[in-house]
Amino acid sequence: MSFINTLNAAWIKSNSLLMVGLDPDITKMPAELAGRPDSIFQFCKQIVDATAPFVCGFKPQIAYFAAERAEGQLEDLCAYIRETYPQLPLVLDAKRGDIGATATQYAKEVFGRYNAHAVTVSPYLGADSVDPYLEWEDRGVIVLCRTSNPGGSDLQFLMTDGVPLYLRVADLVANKWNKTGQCGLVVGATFPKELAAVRKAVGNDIPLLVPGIGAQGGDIAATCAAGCNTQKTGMMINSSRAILYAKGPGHWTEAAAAAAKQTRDDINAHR
Ligand SMILES: O=C(O)c1cc(=O)[nH]c(=O)n1[C@@H]1O[C@H](COP(=O)(O)O)[C@@H](O)[C@H]1O
Repeated sequence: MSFINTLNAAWIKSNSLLMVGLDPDITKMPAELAGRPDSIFQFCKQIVDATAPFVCGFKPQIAYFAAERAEGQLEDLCAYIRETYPQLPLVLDAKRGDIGATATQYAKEVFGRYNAHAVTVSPYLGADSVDPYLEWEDRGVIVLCRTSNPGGSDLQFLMTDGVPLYLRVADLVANKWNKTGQCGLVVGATFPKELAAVRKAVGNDIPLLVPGIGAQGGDIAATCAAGCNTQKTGMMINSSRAILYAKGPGHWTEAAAAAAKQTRDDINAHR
């Protein structure tokens, strides 16, 4: 099934817009996993199993694996998620952007090697840098639009003939690049006004990956009001650190599950 069909079904079936981000920081991982050769895989797998009932998908961040020479563990994790939770979209956060010949290799990596449903990419190099991903016709391509970090304003807020650059990106993706119907946009929860502007510009059907709640302080009520479509879905609202390293009285997997459930419920209360 295509990325968009998988995502639409997951929103309904899970009754959740929460995406759990898998950003395994080895300095923050539980002591009980220390010294295991597969500690990164084990940590993420246990988070996945604990939070799966409360999410519409998972988003591993490739840098946390590559920095530890743990791409093999990322491969195992992606295979585990695809096999065990085939109904949940797997978005690989890689934020790639390069000329077409190199992008072809990146696309093979993310969709072939890791078998992700979707990938995050930068729009900076333009249409021909995104085309190789679109050759994988059933896979999603989620383009950075208004990122959650303050420095995103340096370029994304630049006015181009009276239109801010991030809205140009939204328009390009929705109306030109989306040849497969599998494209999405990244808009940070820390910018609800811009999130509303993007939703208005692209209409109902383009899914938005919305990081920035939790550790980055984005407001859930404002995010839901700004980014939902008319079906009260339309967003993968990502939280990573606030769930992975949640504190609680029981085992760390219970704390993560409780944080995921609470976040899902907060989102549902506001959409
Ligand atoms: O593409 C992303 O996922 C992304 C885009 C963006 O604008 N801001 C952003 O924080 N992210 C990612 O979303 C995750 C946010 O993590 P937390 O701040 O811990 O919830 C990290 O993996 C970031 O790399």
